[in-house]
Amino acid sequence: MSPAAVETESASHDAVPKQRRFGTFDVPDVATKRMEKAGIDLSQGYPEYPAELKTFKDIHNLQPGPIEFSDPGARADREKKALFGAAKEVRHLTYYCGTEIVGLQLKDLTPTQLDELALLVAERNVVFFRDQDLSPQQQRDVTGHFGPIFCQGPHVPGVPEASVIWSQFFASHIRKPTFRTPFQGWHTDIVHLKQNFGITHLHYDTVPPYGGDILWASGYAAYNKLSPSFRDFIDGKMAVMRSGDPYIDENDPGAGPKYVEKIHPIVRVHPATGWKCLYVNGPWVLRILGLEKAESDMCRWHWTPGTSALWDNRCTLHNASWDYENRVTRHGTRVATIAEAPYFDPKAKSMREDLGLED
Ligand SMILES: O=C(O)CCC(=O)C(=O)O
Ligand SMILES: [Fe+2]
Repeated sequence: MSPAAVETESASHDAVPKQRRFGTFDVPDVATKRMEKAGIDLSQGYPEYPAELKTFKDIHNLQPGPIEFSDPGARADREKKALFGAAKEVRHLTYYCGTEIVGLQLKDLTPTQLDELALLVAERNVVFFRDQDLSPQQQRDVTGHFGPIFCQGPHVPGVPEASVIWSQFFASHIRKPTFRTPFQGWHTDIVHLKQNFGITHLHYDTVPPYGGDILWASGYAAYNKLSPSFRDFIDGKMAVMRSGDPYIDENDPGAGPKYVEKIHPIVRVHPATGWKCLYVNGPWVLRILGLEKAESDMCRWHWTPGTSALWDNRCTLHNASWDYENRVTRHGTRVATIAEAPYFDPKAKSMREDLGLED
């Protein structure tokens, strides 16, 4: 692109994005329209963080017993005929990671197609759908097919299952005065519960014209990058995993917010694919062994308004690029589901063993 073209383009979108004020909140125009169309009352703005903190207070006790979960991908047709047959196009982004489905609206998928989508997300780590007409309620309903919903942080008014992902709002209302998104760096969402996230569905309604991409990396491929002796060494090993944020413990509120720790296997097996994957997290591990050299195991996604990404936190790491530095508006909603407690199975295969690929 010539410098002149860059000038013109940046001049148009560096303009202050249109937004409307609700209480102390300036909600971007596109998001406002999406919410109004969905009958959501924004007159009070988004629920403030201190109120949300209360929902965190019992984080230690949040899962006192097992949460029922059976992976919809495990019962799906391996060939995914219902889903692929209805799609206009199925485009893989890289060899291992990332697939775009063209020509389908998530809100119209049948239970059979959603089962197949769960398997596809498990296999490909992340699946994208552009141009979605999707209210927060529809996002909740579609995603609820994949498992019990767990919401954290500020949410859409009247839709407590849908978190608001909007770093400008976080910056002005949560961590003043400056705030770099907590989503930078390679991570999986939430490692401090007994049963952590499975499929997570992020939908952006308002995005910068450039910048603000998210990268995803395959935990299956990262595992395969390790030498066979190192794989043997880490198979079955456990690690203490620490929460990214401190939380208030309702059993000991006077102690103030504390980091929450859980012990999980560092290699886990995905119940739908049966494949082993590396299960590591940013706050606990500083870098992913082998990841520097593993470009083919990563995919990068540039958002357009109305795009949904569904990724599987069990077998995927992701990293939100901060290159837009909150200078342009980026606003979305996210619905996350809980999956099984991480487990290791010594009899399980790696993806490459199962598919007969070379090391
Ligand atoms: O897009 C972002 O800034 C956040 C992405 C992320 O890490 C998440 O939603 O878990
Ligand atoms: Fe994340």
